[in-house]
Amino acid sequence: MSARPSRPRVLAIAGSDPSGGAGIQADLKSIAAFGGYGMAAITALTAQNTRAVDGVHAPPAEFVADQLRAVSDDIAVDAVKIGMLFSAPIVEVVADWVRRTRPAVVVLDPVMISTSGHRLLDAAAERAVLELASAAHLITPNLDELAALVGAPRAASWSDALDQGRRLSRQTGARVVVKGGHLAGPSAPDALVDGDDVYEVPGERVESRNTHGTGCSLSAALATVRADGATWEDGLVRVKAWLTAAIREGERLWVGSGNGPIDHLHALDPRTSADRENGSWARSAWDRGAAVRADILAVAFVRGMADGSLHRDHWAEYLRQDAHYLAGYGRVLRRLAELAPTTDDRAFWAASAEGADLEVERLHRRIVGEDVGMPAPVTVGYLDHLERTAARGDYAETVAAVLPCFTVYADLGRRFAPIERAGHPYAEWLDAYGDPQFLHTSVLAESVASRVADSASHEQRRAMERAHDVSLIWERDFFDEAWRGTEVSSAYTATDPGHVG
Ligand SMILES: Nc1ncnc2c1ncn2[C@@H]1O[C@H](COP(=O)(O)OP(=O)(O)O)[C@@H](O)[C@H]1O
Ligand SMILES: Cc1ncc(COP(=O)(O)OP(=O)(O)O)c(N)n1
Repeated sequence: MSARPSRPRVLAIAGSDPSGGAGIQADLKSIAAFGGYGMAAITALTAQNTRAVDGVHAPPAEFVADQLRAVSDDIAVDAVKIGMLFSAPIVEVVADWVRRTRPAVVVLDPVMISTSGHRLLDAAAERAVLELASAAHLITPNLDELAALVGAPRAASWSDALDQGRRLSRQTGARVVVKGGHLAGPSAPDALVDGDDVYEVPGERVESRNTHGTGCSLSAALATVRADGATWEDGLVRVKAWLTAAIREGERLWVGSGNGPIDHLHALDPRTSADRENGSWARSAWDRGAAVRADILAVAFVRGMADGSLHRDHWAEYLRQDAHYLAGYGRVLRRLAELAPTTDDRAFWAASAEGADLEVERLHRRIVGEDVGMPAPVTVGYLDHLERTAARGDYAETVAAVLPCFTVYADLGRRFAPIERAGHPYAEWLDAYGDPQFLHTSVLAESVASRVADSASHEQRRAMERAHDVSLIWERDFFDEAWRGTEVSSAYTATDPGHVG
């Protein structure tokens, strides 16, 4: 038997939603989606569906205490997610249990009012929830809950919401996820706030009514990934990507006529799992990333590069950011050369590092010059993920982290191959992506990753998956940043992008 359990044991303390979209039911599905073993102590029964909450029936607070005791007397709990608590006496027994058992991970979703307007927490219990918040490691209020907890009106802008998040974090000593789900506009960012520090994770708003239970699902998934070893930052990046895809896939469930649920298990398509059994590690990592890869192909920057409509300012900003990125990426590849256990692998990573340097010299510097400005937050975030992974010194995990940069670019190169080059403003770049030597190198990198995974422990394989999937998400955001993060100087004139200053 191994020295550690194969899955984090995660206890959800929350209310029941019989329609399966929110509450305990959403928590258990989210915990399972991230590979956890889910448990549930039920604080209240609701009668609700996708349209409304019709009623709430709560057990005596002592019976909630009995459920908690039954679990913790017998089972080691690696993480706790707390959701709907309904009344002050229930908040108190939960707070008392948390203080006595001190779970390593406590995530509090301070559920107060359902989207449909029904109270899920007595107004009198809000004060008790604020006290419980000080015993949590992470709090995940929506904008209304955040305002109630800091005693202010609902934030009118994202920056106001971040200020309230800082206040709540300082007040409780816990980290706070400020959620942009209730903001207006095309984006739905989230941010992890720790005292005065803010780590923002950008996100696009999915136009969908399938948002019932998003808050429950986010908090349960975060508790699970954290118990599984992710940092809060990486965990939020992973969970947010999953949640966005789950909202998008929710419509295909055809559940209810109101605000439908998300598809928690969208990544568990049985056909792809069967394929995974037979495939290599790199192949299954590629399959697992299907939703993020679809996002990459839809990013305006990538579409504009393919059809030539990309404004040169976006492209120049991309090159500047890529110059920063490749410098850091080269350092991580050199670190891999040091970590590699065989001469062949050492030579492979050293040559790849040289390739990254050459790419900067050959194409980037010639066009954008020496002054590449400041790295954008996405560039910093992506490199931070790679460098922190490399710093842990695990060869397998670091190989997995660098892989998406190879595979995503090679995939774009193959997709760009049929595009007519004559008169295309980005012809040289389409060729660079599709360089046969680079495509070959990408296949070699995949085979190194699969070989390393074959002899990795179960734990290492999980770490490889995490490292790979987080990098893939950063790949998408990197393209997106070049599009969103640039002010264009004039109307589109992509006739001669070879002379961008
Ligand atoms: N339409 C949407 N598109 C993308 N993400 C969303 C959308 N609505 C909510 N989210 C995300 O779902 C999570 C829950 O957010 P929110 O709706 O603000 O909380 P709650 O469900 O607690 O009211 C956050 O990560 C938020 O960014
Ligand atoms: C039993 C139960 N718990 C919590 C909620 C609220 O879910 P949440 O994800 O915060 O948001 P909405 O589903 O209200 O959008 C609930 N409805 N039921």
